[in-house]
Amino acid sequence: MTQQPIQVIGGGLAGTEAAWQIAQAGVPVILHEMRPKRFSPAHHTENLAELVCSNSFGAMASDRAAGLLHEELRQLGSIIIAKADEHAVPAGGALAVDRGQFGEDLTQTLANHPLIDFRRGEVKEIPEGIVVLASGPLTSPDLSADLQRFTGMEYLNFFDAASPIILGDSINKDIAFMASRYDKGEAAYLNCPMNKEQYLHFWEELRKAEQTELKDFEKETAKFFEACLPIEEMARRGEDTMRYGPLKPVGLSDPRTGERNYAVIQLRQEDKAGQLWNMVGFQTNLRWGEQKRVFQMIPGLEKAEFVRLGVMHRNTFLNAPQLMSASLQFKERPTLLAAGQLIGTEGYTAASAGGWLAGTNAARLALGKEPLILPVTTMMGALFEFIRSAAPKHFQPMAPNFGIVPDLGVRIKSKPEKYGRYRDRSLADLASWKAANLG
Ligand SMILES: Cc1cc2nc3c(=O)[nH]c(=O)nc-3n(C[C@H](O)[C@H](O)[C@H](O)COP(=O)(O)OP(=O)(O)OC[C@H]3O[C@@H](n4cnc5c(N)ncnc54)[C@H](O)[C@@H]3O)c2cc1C
Repeated sequence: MTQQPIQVIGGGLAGTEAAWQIAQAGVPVILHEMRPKRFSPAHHTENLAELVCSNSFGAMASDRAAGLLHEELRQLGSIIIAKADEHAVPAGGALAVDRGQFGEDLTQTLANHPLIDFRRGEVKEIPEGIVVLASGPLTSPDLSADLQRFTGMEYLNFFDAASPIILGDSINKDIAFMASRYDKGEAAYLNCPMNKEQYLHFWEELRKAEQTELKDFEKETAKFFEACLPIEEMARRGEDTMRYGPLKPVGLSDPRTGERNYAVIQLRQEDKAGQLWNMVGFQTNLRWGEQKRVFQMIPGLEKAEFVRLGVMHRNTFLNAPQLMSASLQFKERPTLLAAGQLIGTEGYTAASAGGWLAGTNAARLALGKEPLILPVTTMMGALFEFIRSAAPKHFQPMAPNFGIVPDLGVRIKSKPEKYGRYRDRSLADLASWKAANLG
């Protein structure tokens, strides 16, 4: 029997994972990616699975929410996590990657798979057949309009921002020192220290700095994603807000004095060669000239050369709990599945997890098998169960908050010693679920 290929729309984190899972199940798949013919406002390369902002997938340890999800994805054969492991760069306890190598490797690997037909081009309408929608929070306008027609629903939205990247050679290493907070893992971060006077001056200038104007329709709905606030918005919330956020000095002592500084800005390595450094937590919507002016006030960054400046975007997503089931199929059309941030699962790891489930289920439909739902005790299961049942209550203002850290994750994260048993149970449940469902 010749099998109609499944179509995956969007080669981001979710679509790349979905296409891989479909092909690995022995089913042909067409992967559509509009780049480089058309770029979203946040993407810059032609690569599959481009990381638009930070190069980190979050904490690595499996007693942390993100780390447990990584481990589950590893056990399920996720291509995204396998390649993240392969291209990891030092990040003091976090799973961070060399984004260039990571994206290039995934692009090559998928393009070389005999069952993946990789097509560069925009899809403007939802196709017939078995389809996985994975076009992300910045879905192209035509496809967005078609989705709106199909669902009969307005999109939900929030703002998300990306932080600048700096050339390593332009950072003054007589001032910036290498260390990881609480000496966790290797000394992986460059730390720019500030005394009180420098901090207050920086705080004043940041609040005064000019921002890029939001469009009128955006002003009305300007909600930020609380886990990724622009640095200037944080500065506006109070004198010390940044010192309890990205500029916190705890767990770091300045080798020149042996003392803790008043505030510290951290830079995380971006590439294996250590030539590029990302300003951790410095997502921003300041005008580009203003970013250079204000960020060069940071000790050690006086001569910083910026290879990428920060940007802010309006992210949109569908109201998944109303439209879909926990197998990630649309209730109105079970051959249509969706994953990633298009349905509100914010964050690289969560988007990949959705891609795994949607891809696996799309392949099962093609093979005449029942779609799967994950056990709720696993992090992945908690994530989708949360969307399906608990979400309506939490969904409206800030859907993505639950995507990254569902309830189970919050508990594990806050008290690993007490809730470590959830991790053990999660992994044990996943193993028996795998044996029962995936053979
Ligand atoms: C500005 C910004 C900053 C962010 N910062 C972070 C961060 O620091 N850490 C984090 O974990 N998450 C961050 N996120 C969220 C993260 O980007 C997403 O969770 C993740 O990338 C979502 O994966 P995805 O596959 O759903 O979408 P994407 O990665 O966006 O992939 C969607 C793909 O679909 C393609 N596409 C869109 N429309 C079409 C079409 N019609 N036809 C064909 N192809 C199409 C796009 O080109 C893109 O490649 C950020 C998002 C934004 C916008």
